Amino acid sequence: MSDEKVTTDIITLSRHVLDEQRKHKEASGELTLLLNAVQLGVGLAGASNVQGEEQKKLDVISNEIFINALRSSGRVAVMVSEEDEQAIIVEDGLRGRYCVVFDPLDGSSNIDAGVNVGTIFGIYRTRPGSNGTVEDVLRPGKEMVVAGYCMYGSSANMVLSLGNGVNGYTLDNAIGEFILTHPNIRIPSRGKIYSVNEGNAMYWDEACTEYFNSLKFPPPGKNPYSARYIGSMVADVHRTLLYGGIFAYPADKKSKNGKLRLLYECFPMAYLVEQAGGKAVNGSGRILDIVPDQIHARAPIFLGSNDDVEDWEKINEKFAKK
Ligand SMILES: O=P(O)(O)OC[C@H]1O[C@](O)(COP(=O)(O)O)[C@@H](O)[C@@H]1O
Ligand SMILES: [Mg+2]
Ligand SMILES: [Mg+2]
Repeated sequence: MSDEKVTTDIITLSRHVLDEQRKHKEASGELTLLLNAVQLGVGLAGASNVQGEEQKKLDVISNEIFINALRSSGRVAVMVSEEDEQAIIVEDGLRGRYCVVFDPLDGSSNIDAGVNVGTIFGIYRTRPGSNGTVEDVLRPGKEMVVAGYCMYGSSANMVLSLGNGVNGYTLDNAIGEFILTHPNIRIPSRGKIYSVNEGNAMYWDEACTEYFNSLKFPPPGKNPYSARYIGSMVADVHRTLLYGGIFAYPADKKSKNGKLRLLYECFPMAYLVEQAGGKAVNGSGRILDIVPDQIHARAPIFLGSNDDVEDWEKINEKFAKK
């Protein structure tokens, strides 16, 4: 008879969010219900992704699944999706007081190769007195109340912050629930990995070129960083959160504002990285302080371990002064 203790006290995502809600006497429980809808949405999107029918349409399928899950929760007023040109204002009768911005399928260029893809989301409360308009999401990312992503691969991993640290959950297919597997994720203050599409190096400015060269050709006595680039932001950021280092999609001569979208890619990831003790900037300041001028606005982004991002900022400031 082995004396190994069997833990029966698994913490599901629903229970963990409820525990979090109990800490806030003023909480109405609406956010908990909304997060259940998000969980349903990513669970279904993940399932359709695994089936892999008609690969290319997966963005559309995930988008429809997520919109339906959010709308039917009765907790959402406004949705912004990468896949929809306009913001979606939920009709009366189903309208709630939260706004969800999301990228239903991130890493779409990797779908056919079966490489990890994911869903990225952020949640705002409507402004006081607002019945839900697009202005409720054209706000700094720091005003979000929830940020998260779900990564679909060999397992489905959800990483979530309610503004009080970052936790990771893994989908247990047997019970169809996300289980708390990575409590209180803290990003190392410095890493050994850089993640950027070097295929764009010829378009980079001097600061970018000098910074990434400083990682590849360090002074004597220092080891070069390793390069890792999956090409799915959700997967590259997930690794950066766990192992440390820096992920970047800089602006360059070809893409003046970089490639990644502020509302539903940069903001949620910056929120998570900061909550995990890291840093996220665009070259002139904190990503989460930016006020988007339109829902599909793009922004350059450098995020990850605090010391690594600060190293880049120092070099960038040096060239900015020239
Ligand atoms: O191929 P590139 O230019 O390096 O771009 C890769 C980036 O583009 C994206 O695929 C854009 O996201 P979508 O797949 O949601 O459009 C990111 O996930 C990724 O970081
Ligand atoms: Mg994306
Ligand atoms: Mg996408």
